[in-house]
Amino acid sequence: MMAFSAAFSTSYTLQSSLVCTQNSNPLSLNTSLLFPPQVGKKLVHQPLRYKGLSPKKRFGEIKASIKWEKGFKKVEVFSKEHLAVSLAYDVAQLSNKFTKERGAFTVVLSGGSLIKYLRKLVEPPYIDSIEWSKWHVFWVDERVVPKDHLDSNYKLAYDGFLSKVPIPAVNVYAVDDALPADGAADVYETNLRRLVKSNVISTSNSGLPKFDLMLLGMGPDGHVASLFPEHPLLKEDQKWVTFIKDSPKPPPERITFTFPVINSSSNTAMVVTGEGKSSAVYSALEDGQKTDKLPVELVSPEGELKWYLDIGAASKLFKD
Ligand SMILES: O=C(O)[C@H](O)[C@@H](O)[C@H](O)[C@H](O)COP(=O)(O)O
Repeated sequence: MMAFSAAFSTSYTLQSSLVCTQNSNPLSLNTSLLFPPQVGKKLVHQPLRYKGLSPKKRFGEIKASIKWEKGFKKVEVFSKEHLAVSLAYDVAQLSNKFTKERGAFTVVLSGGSLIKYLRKLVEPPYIDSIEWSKWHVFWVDERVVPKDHLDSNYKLAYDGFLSKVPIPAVNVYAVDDALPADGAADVYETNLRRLVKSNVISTSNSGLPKFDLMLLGMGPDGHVASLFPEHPLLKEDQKWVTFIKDSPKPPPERITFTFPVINSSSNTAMVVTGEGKSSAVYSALEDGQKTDKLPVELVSPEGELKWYLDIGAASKLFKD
């Protein structure tokens, strides 16, 4: 079934080719030799599951805009290296826009593999050009463990990203690890309310926190944040931040943003890699139904949503 049509470009996009030429990473250079930049050239207009575009052909980058009932869903498919390059470029653009417009840039991090895809941000040109002092960093979910525990999303982000960029420590809003799950969730929500009031975080029309950028990962079961398939928390619409004590993915105790907050964001990046997630990606993009069997289908932000996929995660979107 072809549920929607898409405009493809098998060439580099303008943004990636610009970043690649600035980048001294040897892998980027090799790949750009294999796939020379043909900036902005649209080669074909075909449905997403287009026979000629098998992931086995190892395109450097395949870009697709998928037509969706309510407009366009942006999906880009990359090699893992180019995913990091493109994500860094987009994050830097947004940082620039929001720091200029509102003097602050509010960014929400997830746990999992997302952090390693931020790795290009800690290198030139971004390390020196981003206004790090304007960043405010939050977590969409956190495990109820000490901050120095291997399971801590704070530790993951600190070791892989935050320790390498000059974001002021007061702008890094870690979950309180001295409190039990319910208390930590309440305190985090109270802090969000304070920051909304003081306008550090923008407000949506319905009075919810409107983060400038929400960086989400997705599990193979389609979970996002700590919102798992068929869990009652998927329907939570009063609290901004809540807790779970029976997470099917260990550790069992976590705190998490709720969908109303996730969906109020100005910009959302779904960063999803690995073939193990291809079925969930396929269902989320193909049928457009919203069920609590696949929480990612409930990600439906007021602002922009863009999917960053690697070839494995996108593999079911292609016809062999
Ligand atoms: O705390 C968590 O467990 C994460 O925030 C979680 O929601 C994560 O983003 C996904 O499980 C994807 O993780 P991977 O990218 O590592 O598969």
